[in-house]
Order: sequence, then structure tokens, then C-alpha cells
Amino acid sequence: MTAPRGLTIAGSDSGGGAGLQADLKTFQELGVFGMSAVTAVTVQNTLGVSGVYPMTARAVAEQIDAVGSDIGVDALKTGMLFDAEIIEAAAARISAFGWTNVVVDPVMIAKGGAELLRWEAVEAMKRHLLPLALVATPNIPEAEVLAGMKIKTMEDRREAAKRIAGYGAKTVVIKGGHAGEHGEEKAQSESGESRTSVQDLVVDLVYDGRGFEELSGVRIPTRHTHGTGCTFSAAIAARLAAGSNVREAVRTARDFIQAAIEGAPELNLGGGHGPTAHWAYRRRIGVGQG
Ligand SMILES: Nc1ncnc2c1ncn2[C@@H]1O[C@H](COP(=O)(O)OP(=O)(O)OP(=O)(O)O)[C@@H](O)[C@H]1O
Ligand SMILES: Cc1ncc(COP(=O)(O)O)c(N)n1
Repeated sequence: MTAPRGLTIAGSDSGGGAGLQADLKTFQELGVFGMSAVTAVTVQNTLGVSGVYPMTARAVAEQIDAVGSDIGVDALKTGMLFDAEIIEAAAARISAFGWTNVVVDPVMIAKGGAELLRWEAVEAMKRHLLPLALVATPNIPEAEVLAGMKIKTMEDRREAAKRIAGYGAKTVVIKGGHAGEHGEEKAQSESGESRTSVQDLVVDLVYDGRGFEELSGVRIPTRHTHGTGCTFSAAIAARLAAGSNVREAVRTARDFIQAAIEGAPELNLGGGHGPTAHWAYRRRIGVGQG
């Protein structure tokens, strides 16, 4: 028996709240041995990104080969991939190893507005990476780009999820952290009755190719949401590495990020978008008991 092994193919966030640092912390908290293939070094803190230094596609491929050929990978996630060459190299290595527990977080723009994926690389993401995704986790702006449509209602989100699944992602989770920012309408219950305003609830929409599920939690009014998307997708990968099915992995990830955001005031770091408390879920629940 080996320990569950997780790989993140992602950018480095010097501030430690997002990127591969958030991923490795999340893996560790969920009892998974974490490994990384660095795609880019970002100069970053809670105030934003002030520099991006990408790796070559070859360097990314070699890192993946090094860990894949020796240590092995039970599940992986991708985060910031920066350009089409890196996407193609990562996709080729994932295919060559035959890895199937693949979570694609299609990171495009940092909270402060910095470009973490070159615009022209979106096509490569659709063509090479989404077909390999067991789970894809776009936020609303990323889902708009991938699906080629505006998202204002939950019905729009369902349509976007179907379109993204059309590129080959088996399960699509369109996260609701950004809902309401550009006039998306209030969350509605299935009866059509207004359940609560988007100020109060955050709803992640899950589409598994057959049906939809809405996972909701209390929307925490806070500026400490740096790295929420990275952490959420890393938690999904960690649970997959430990043997969970997709449904359970996504549910645990939602609980994990909710606890991490709730615990952020305890950290109270930086003058901008602060990081979340990756240890909060374990302190509440305990390791490996999702
Ligand atoms: N204020 C909040 N309260 C509770 N949960 C939240 C909040 N904001 C985001 N989340 C949760 O965090 C996860 C990431 O969602 P979000 O839509 O913010 O992703 P993201 O845009 O990729 O992250 P980021 O904005 O940090 O780049 C989702 O599970 C979402 O439900
Ligand atoms: C290196 C790196 N990768 C990803 C993100 C986005 O973070 P998130 O969407 O989780 O906030 C980031 N800010 N920096």
C-alpha cells in the first residue's frame, strides 16, 4: 500500500494563498502526498500579480515525467498553464501516462486582473485538455469564455455547462463565487421561488452529463477569497486520489472551501484579497474523514 499521491500542474504564487502552494496545502490537509510541476513563477501577494515568469513547455513535461515514472500519481489537477505550448505538453504527458483522475481548473485571470492564461491558449484548452478532464471547474467568467456565451441566469449556467461538457469534460462544476458581479439573477429554488439573494448564498452548479445538482453554502461576506478556486479544485483531486467518487469529492471540496473561507479572519494576512485558512477543515472534521 502506498499513500495517496496528488500532482498539481500549476503556477507558483509567492504569496502562498493560491497556485501550487494552495494546492499542496490542500493535499496535505486531506492526507494526500503532494507533488508539483511548476508552469510559471508569479510575483504575487494579496494586492495582486506584479510579474509572471513562465517555464518552457519542456521543463513542465520533464517535471511530470520525473514524478510520474517514479512516484506515481493517483489524481492530478491543473491550474495556471499560461500558454498553448504548456497546455499541449501537459495534455500529452497526462495521456501518455493514462491518468484519468484529472481535474482541470481553467485558470485565466487573477482576481486583480492579471492574465494567467494567454488569450490564444483558450483553443488549446478546449481541444487538448478538456477532453481529458474527469472534472472541470470554471468560475462564471471562465465558463463564459469556454462556452462562448454570457451567463446571467442559472439557466444560462446550465447551458454553458452542457457546452463545456461537449468538449469532453465528464463532469463540469461552474462555481458561483462570482455570481451577481455582472448582474446574474438571484439564486432560485427548483419551485422557482426566490430562495435568497446572491448576497446570502453561493451556489456551485454540477453537471455530470446526465443531470444537474446545485451545491450551496452561505456566502461569507469577506475580502479573504484569494485562492478559493485553486483550493476547491485541489480538494476535489485530493479526494479522488484517496479513492472517492466524483460526487463525494466535489461535496467534500465544497465543505473544505467553506471552512477555509470561514477560517480566513483568523489568518488576517495582507492588505488586499487575503488567503483562506487551509487547516480549518481538518481542525473541524479530521484528516481523511470527508
Ligand atoms: N464568499 C464566499 N462564501 C462562500 N463560498 C465561496 C465564496 N466565494 C467563493 N466561494 C466558493 O469558493 C469556490 C471557488 O469559487 P469562485 O467562483 O470564487 O472560484 P474562482 O473564481 O476560481 O476563485 P477566485 O475568485 O479566487 O479566482 C466555490 O466552491 C465557491 O462556492
Ligand atoms: C499562480 C496562480 N494560480 C492561480 C491563481 C488564481 O487563483 P484562484 O482562482 O484560486 O483564486 C493565482 N492567483 N495565481
